[in-house]
Amino acid sequence: MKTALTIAGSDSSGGAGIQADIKTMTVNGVYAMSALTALTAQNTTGVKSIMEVTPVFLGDQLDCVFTDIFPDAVKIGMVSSCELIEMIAEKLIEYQAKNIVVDPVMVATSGAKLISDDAIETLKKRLLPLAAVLTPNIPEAEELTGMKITAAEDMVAAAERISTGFGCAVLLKGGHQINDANDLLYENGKSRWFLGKRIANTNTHGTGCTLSSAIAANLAKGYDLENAVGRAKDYISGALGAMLDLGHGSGPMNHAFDVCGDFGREER
Ligand SMILES: Nc1ncnc2c1ncn2[C@@H]1O[C@H](COP(=O)(O)OP(=O)(O)OP(=O)(O)O)[C@@H](O)[C@H]1O
Ligand SMILES: Cc1ncc(COP(=O)(O)O)c(N)n1
Repeated sequence: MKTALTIAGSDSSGGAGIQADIKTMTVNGVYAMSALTALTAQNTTGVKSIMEVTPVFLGDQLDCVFTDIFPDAVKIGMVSSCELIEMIAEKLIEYQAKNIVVDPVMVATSGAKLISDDAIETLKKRLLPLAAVLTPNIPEAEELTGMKITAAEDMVAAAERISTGFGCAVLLKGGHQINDANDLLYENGKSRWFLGKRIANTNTHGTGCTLSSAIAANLAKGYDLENAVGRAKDYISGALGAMLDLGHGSGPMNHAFDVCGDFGREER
């Protein structure tokens, strides 16, 4: 069985972070492992508090995983401090990790800041250059480029700038657009759109975590990046379209929407 590792924070309400990642990887047919960067006390309405793990403890988790069950892909989500980012970069290089998907999580859907300002700089310097693909949303791409993104042409220009600047492919997510949910993949100087109809569902807690984990699962299974993204886009659209409605705020998606479908079955 193929394996994937998520390096991310825990979401007590189960909609985002490690919990979303493990559900996604499992449903997409890979064995999921986790290294926690932080515990968050949060629900669908907001983040109450955050407790970071120590860099040494994060390093221990990564040693335990990499020396025993080597992951076929690695997804990185919420990492809030410079020290934790440094530790992750060090270990990914030491173990020559492959198929690294970086979701540069900065602000939760509920508005809570999930990374410190100085950590954004460390993320750019140490982690982004290790990524096979980076999956920013529009505000994150604006932060990474200093550009304002208001139209499809801006998305292409921003993705090109990020890809050239950090030497990785970029999937610029369009969930924050007004009319549609079109994502742009920029890889080796070429762009390709993955078109999505906007689903009238305000329960979007964890969409970014889910999409990046599905991409990691597909890369672990051996799909090339375009196919990994295409399958992940179908998966997120299905999970969102299942219209689960839990909690008092922006609720989670239904990861089990496809239990009778084919996202993971053929590889199990
Ligand atoms: N209402 C929607 N209808 C259809 N697809 C959507 C919708 N909202 C988001 N998506 C899709 O979900 C994926 C995640 O995109 P989004 O831009 O929301 O990321 P994000 O902001 O990082 O997510 P998060 O909510 O976890 O912060 C993308 O494929 C995007 O197109
Ligand atoms: C632990 C953790 N990781 C990531 C997110 C971002 O997800 P979202 O933007 O959907 O709230 C989150 N809220 N919590």
